[in-house]
Amino acid sequence: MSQPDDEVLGKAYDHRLARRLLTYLKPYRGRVALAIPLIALTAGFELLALNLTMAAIDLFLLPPAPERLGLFSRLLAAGFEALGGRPAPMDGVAVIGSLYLGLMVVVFALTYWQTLLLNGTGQFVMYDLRRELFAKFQRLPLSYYDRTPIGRMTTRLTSDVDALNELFTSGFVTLLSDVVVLVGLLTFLFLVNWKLALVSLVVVPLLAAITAWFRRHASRTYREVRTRLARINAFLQEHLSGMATVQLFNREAREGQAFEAINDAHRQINIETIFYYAVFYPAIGFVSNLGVALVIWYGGGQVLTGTLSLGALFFFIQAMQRFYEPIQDISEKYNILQAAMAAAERVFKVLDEPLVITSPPAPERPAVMRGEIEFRNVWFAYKGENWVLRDVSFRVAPGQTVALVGATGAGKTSITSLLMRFYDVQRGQILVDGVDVREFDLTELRRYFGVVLQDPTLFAGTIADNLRLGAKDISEDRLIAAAQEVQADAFIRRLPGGYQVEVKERGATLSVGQKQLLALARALAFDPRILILDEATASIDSETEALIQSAIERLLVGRTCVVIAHRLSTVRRADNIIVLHRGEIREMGTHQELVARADGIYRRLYELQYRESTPPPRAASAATVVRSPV
Ligand SMILES: Nc1ncnc2c1ncn2[C@@H]1O[C@H](COP(=O)(O)OP(=O)(O)OP(=O)(O)O)[C@@H](O)[C@H]1O
Repeated sequence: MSQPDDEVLGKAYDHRLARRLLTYLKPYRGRVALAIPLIALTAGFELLALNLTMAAIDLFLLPPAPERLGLFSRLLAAGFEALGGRPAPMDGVAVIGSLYLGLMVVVFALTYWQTLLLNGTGQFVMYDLRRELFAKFQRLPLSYYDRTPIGRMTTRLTSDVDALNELFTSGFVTLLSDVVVLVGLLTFLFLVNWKLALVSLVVVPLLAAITAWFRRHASRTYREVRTRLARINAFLQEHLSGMATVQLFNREAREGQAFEAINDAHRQINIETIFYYAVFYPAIGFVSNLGVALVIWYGGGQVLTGTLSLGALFFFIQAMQRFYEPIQDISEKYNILQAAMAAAERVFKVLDEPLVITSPPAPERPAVMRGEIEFRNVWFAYKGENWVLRDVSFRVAPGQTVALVGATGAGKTSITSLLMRFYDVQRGQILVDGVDVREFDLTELRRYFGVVLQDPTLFAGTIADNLRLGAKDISEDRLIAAAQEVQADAFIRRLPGGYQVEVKERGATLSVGQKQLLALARALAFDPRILILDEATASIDSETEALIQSAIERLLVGRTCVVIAHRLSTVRRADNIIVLHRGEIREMGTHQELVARADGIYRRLYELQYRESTPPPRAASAATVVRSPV
């Protein structure tokens, strides 16, 4: 969910951020170095075209006294003389018309080239940024995921990167060419007639005032639009993914009203934005035309008294119109700049996020992979001193099965997460084959584990892809053998397309039991030393239940196994049962040992529930057992 604070816009220009952004252009500096002169050249040629129209009037249509000819017209006239004399007016306008056309063809080619170069660069930079961001996301610890909504991460990768692209392409190009045009025009205007140039600039303070007014309001509403849009996105994300709950609890009308409110807020702010735009553009147009009117009045007078050529007046009028374009542009680009800076700030924040779970510089490696686990006085909290595990110690010998039993929130899942080093312990040590998990190379450590969760994650792709998860060394035969071993093969073959059928929408078309079977087959195909199993608590039909049961049994052979147990059969078979209560180990031993304790927690649990649910235990009732407070 995107948070409103996500959308806070700061400065339109931040030197520190801009410098860091520039480093992304470094690999493409050749392209940018080529594009910049192209942009300047294009703007220069456009100015030249204005001069050509002036020369056409002054040299051929209505020539003024020779001393009133502008610099460019004089240069052009000298050019004609050198080539054998000034042509007749009819030919002259044809020549200038052709020159004009030629110039425009060049402008076309230059614009095409510069667009390819810069927009292409923008795409390269976007690609690099996304790659870097995704790589970072893949390395960030799970604690980051606990506190960051998925929607916000997606925004970093999509719209934030887009905002930066816009800065690199349209923002940068327009800004550069606008600056060249403004400076060029001003120079020409003053060269042609400084008095008229001053008159035409009279309206500039007015323009500046209008622009400042617009910028102030537009950037406020722009920010507000983004915030409210973020609210819509967050609302939609939450409600579309939770539609089943909305429908089940008949909340459609209420949610409809809630959506109406945020949708309306979004509409209102957009209408306010439209108001500012509706005032700004005509106002700028009006004031620039006021400038043109001044030029016509003052310049026209100068033409009549013979102090200004008609060509020069025409040049001024055209220049006026071109002059205000950059001013309009710059106020518009201000938003792009501001949004890009804010996006850069957020993207860099992710990239600078410390990686708290990393491999040590010189990792240790156990001599042999046996699959021994040891927790030594482990204390762990997700946050501060909110202990989720307190002084937990136990040992699992290679090949043994340990069952974790305890009420919901007792800390069972936390134990398995720590084992795979998704989090680091605050005190104590976790050892795998005698080596502290923090001393392992992370890849090596995680290679030890196979995990079967209650609701296994399936990715887009075929069933085979999902079993293999990209591991090329798992052959087709091994894959099928694994599926056969856990008896998933039969149901896979019944699917239209078998192993090649596409898993859609994260496996929504498969039942929970089928997904479990797939997860078991996947675990077996990877042949891990240590298996972590979170038994399903959802109701599964008894046939699938039996299949899963026997699959698990096969999977346990020759492996160390940590089971978050919900079934009596699993608990009974375990070599060791750990009874957790509020993060502490209260009892430990085999089923026989624990039921023998007269007032033990496990015994109470067993007498209350487990016994009733045998044999065979229904997953749902077993779940209720373990999840009720002990
Ligand atoms: N990612 C997390 N961030 C903060 N607190 C967490 C997180 N995961 C679990 N907790 C808290 O840690 C405690 C132990 O949770 P854990 O998931 O280990 O329990 P559990 O025994 O596996 O429960 P269940 O049987 O319901 O899965 C709970 O109080 C829970 O609220």
